[in-house]
Amino acid sequence: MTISIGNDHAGTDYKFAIVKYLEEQGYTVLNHGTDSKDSVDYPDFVHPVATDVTNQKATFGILICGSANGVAITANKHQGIRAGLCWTKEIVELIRGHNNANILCIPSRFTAIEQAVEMVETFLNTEFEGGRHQRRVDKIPLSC
Ligand SMILES: O=C(CO)[C@H](O)[C@H](O)[C@H](O)COP(=O)(O)O
Repeated sequence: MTISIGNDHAGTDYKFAIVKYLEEQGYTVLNHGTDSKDSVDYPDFVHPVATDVTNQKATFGILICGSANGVAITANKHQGIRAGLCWTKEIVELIRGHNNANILCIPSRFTAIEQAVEMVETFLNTEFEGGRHQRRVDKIPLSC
């Protein structure tokens, strides 16, 4: 399974810890950067990840910035993307189980790095529940 990952300067350390975990678990990782801590603009690192997921080049995406709001707002502009902002394992279980999220957004300035890796593990190991939730997810697309 391929995972696409991107981050701004606030998420670089977290990205490297997550990539290390993913590669240890045998995932193929598409790292779109940034790999430095120099100030950058998060949309530049979100669009490639969202495009990978939309084009099925990656099964899931992971995005990290300071609050995760910027990356989530940007990713959800892409058709077919369901990006969830999570700061606890329980919320991660819900965005996968209820919302069939395909991108996990992590707030680096509001979570511990170990917690971030645990959220990634939960994200990748929680199945979508379907049923009533599928009916709701099907109503999300706004044709405009
Ligand atoms: O988009 C954001 C705010 O919701 C992210 O948290 C960014 O990482 C943050 O805005 C970056 O702030 P900085 O002062 O330029 O480091």
